[in-house]
Amino acid sequence: MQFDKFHGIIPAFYACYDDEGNISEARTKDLGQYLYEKGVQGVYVGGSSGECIYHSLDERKAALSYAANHLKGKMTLIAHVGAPSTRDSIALAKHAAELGYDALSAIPPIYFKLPDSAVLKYWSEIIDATPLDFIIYNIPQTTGYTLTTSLFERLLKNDKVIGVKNSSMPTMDIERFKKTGGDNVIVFNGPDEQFVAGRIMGADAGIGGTYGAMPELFLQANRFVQEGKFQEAKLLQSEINDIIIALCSLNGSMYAGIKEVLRRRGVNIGSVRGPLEGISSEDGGRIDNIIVMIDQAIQRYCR
Ligand SMILES: CC(=O)N[C@@H]([C@@H](O)[C@H](O)[C@H](O)CO)[C@@H](O)CC(=O)C(=O)O
Repeated sequence: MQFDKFHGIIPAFYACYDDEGNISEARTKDLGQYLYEKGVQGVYVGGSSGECIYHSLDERKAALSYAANHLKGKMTLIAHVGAPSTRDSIALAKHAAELGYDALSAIPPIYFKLPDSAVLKYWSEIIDATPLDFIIYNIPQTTGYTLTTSLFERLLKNDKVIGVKNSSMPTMDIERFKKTGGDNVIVFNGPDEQFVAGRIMGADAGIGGTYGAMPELFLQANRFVQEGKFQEAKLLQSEINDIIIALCSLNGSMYAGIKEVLRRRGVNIGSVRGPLEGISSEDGGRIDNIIVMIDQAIQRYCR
């Protein structure tokens, strides 16, 4: 495993729709190019921010294909392949392997509350389906399942398991997973609101849903941590949090707000798919303000 290619800032890639709400290759290319020019290390395709939960299997395959068509060779590509059934997850895993993705990742099974034995079998069958490395996705607030350090330890016995993307809120979870896995395991920070804290507690890198709205700020926060400039990192994180809170306070969903920010930056990737709500007319002025907040933070910290 090349550890380095999984370091740095890895935006969770957004679902890119045309004006009719279909997955769009042209708009995937535009978002990919935008993130590439910003200098991110990779993208995490088809996860929560990719609205995977609202896509058919064919749409998910298309989203993985379009991102690979335009970004393969330019940055690290991680495919999220978690789906309601093991069969669909394996189909997505094989598709991602054929496309040349660098690693797979999957949430645990959703909807039914299943025992650890079923979760272990589910992840193991995905891992066995391809030669690719695998990153466990722990996101208890949406899946209802919490990864324990003992199941993590069992999964790590498989050499293809290279780490965990931890989106649970306690930074202590990051510290525990890092302690369990050691230096040969990559822990990704999930909650963007505590990126700096997660990095300090042991996260090697970050995968996040708001990075795409302000890649400059996360790249800079990561640099501050690498350079040991913790005071600057803390102040920047605080400004990032003001922006995330503002995005989460819109009438529309956070993703709709982020997509509007991107549209005003010249990257039109459509809106969101229902039941996620699009932005309202009142949100327009709030988004003007969010853009000012992002630009001011860039001025203050990235010069
Ligand atoms: C619960 C949740 O959605 N967490 C997000 C965060 O990036 C989150 O959007 C951010 O911290 C704002 O709350 C990510 O961990 C999800 C993510 O990376 C993904 O799109 O798969």
